[in-house]
Amino acid sequence: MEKLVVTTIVVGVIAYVYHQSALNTDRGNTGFPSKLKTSYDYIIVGAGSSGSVLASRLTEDPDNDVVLLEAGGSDETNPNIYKAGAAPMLLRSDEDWEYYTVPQKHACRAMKEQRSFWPRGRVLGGSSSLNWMVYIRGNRHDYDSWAEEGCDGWSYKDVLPYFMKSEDIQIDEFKISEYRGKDGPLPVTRPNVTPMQKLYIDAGKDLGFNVIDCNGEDQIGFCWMQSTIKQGERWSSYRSFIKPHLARPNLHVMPNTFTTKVIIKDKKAIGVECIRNGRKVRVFARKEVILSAGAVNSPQLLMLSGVGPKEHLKKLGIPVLADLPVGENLQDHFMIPLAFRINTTGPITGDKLTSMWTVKQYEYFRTGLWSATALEALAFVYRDLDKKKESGENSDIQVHTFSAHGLTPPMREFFPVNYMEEVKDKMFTETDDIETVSFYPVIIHPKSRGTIRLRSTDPFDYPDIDPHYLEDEDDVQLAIQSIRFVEKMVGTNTMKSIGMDVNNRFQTYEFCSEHEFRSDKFWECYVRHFTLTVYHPTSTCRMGGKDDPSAVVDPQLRVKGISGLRVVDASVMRNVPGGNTNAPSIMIGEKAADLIRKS
Ligand SMILES: Cc1cc2nc3c(=O)[nH]c(=O)nc-3n(C[C@H](O)[C@H](O)[C@H](O)COP(=O)(O)OP(=O)(O)OC[C@H]3O[C@@H](n4cnc5c(N)ncnc54)[C@H](O)[C@@H]3O)c2cc1C
Repeated sequence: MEKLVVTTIVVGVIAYVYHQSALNTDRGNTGFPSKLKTSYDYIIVGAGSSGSVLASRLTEDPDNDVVLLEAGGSDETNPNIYKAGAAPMLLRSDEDWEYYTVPQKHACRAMKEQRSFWPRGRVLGGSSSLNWMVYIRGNRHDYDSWAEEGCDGWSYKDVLPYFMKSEDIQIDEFKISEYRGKDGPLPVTRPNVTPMQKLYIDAGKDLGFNVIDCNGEDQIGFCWMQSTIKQGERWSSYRSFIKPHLARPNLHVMPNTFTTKVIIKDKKAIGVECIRNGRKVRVFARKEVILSAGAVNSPQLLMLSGVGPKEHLKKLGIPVLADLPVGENLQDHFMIPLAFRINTTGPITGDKLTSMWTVKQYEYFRTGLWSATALEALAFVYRDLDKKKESGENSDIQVHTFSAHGLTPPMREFFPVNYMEEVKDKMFTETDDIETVSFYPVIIHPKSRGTIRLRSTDPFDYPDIDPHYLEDEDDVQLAIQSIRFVEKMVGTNTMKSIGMDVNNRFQTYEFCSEHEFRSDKFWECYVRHFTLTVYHPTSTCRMGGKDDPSAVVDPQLRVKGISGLRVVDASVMRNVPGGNTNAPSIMIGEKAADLIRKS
């Protein structure tokens, strides 16, 4: 007996030491230069998904001298940034800009003042330090249509090498795929934390769909989740691309530096003004100023600097240097939450998350429920639900599956969605003995278009964000169709075997009880109440050809009419791609670095 105890302890210690050495304890040097120089070759504003990649790639060339200015602080202050399963706890943290849209006329009726809550990362890594780490590139047809609409050099064939360049694919079966990259700094893995994951995939098979790599040859079908998580930790763009290179003498990373304006002289960007340590400073660019401040702040900065729609700028008294449709064409994915009761104990619960075993499992081994989010599988389908696979067409609907029992009272404040208190009172009433999972169908090519507008000339004043959710009737019809697809999933033998039933009524359905349950009218009402952002705003500094009146930047990402100024982030996307937007933002950073180095 004594021998057994000793052996167990020895094995335990060896296992612990082995796992600790395998963990990513080296998170890089956090020493940043204390002083800004007067000038650099390139000034990049925003250390988010795109800006981090761009700064990293540009400084591979020792002749390029780059400063990366970031309004937010270190990504090491808040431990929830690295802890993959803690992603929801970052919303409304100090690292979140915490935006709200203006009241929505046609949507968000379950939300206070009909405003949608828009978190964005304000920290090194930007939104890639706050996001849910889903790695999806979008459909090949998205990029082909960008090229067809005048964005030369942005077809799928053109952008695929840049997706691959970033990637360090860690999923064995994809390592030989011609679509996946092996030598990049960004790890992509397949997380699996609950037994539910396999059931979603089985439901897809029941419906006759293929199980595929959603970042591979074809997107239509069901796939296991792919994430920028390694050994239970988040790999933001900053962590992957910048941290290993902080010692480069030609790279200055400047957190807590808030850019207020681009300095433009004789139609040429020559530098930026920013606030650092409470003081206003000016930094000059010998070659270019590059805005990577994201789809909300890049247009804001351009407009503050005199680049934007003439009438809007005039109204605010800002001298117009270039009359461009900055802040127009705002696109965002929206999704509909659909919860279902099940009769197994598979999903994540509050009790499981806080149990000593789960906590220690993560602490020692970076495994278990905290090692990933509850997003475990995805489906991409057509609006015509009977179509299984057809070449030459883009997907219409993406379904995220979420394996968490999220409707108990303790979860009430866990996902800040700006719901009205009376909505929360109805929602968070489930008891622990009833388990739930959720499906979130996403409309991935919405037709409604919104705007970002300045509220004032004060750079600290948040801009007005108006996504115009559900303004286009087709978005509503497609959302209803996406719910019909979820009903089909729920009706599969696999889902029925765990007790799912489309006819189960949730408390939130009472908000639309004037309509016949599950009728089109009922779902339309539900969609207009529970319109959730997927946090994917894009296209507010839209890319396009020379004569395209909707374009702010050309296909080299240069701001039209102003030299020495580019935009490199999600705001340049011609249209929002059919999938999550972090991987495409990283791809944009990769491609921009090549465009700049070759110019
Ligand atoms: C909560 C959440 C969950 C998400 N989940 C996913 C997901 O699972 N998968 C996925 O693919 N996508 C997801 N996304 C979306 C994805 O993360 C973004 O599309 C992507 O990060 C955008 O990259 P970006 O470079 O355009 O902007 P960002 O990454 O937001 O970077 C902009 C940077 O600029 C800085 N900045 C802004 N203004 C200034 C200024 N004036 N001065 C200095 N710095 C400034 C910001 O602080 C920020 O660091 C999510 C986003 C959020 C917010």
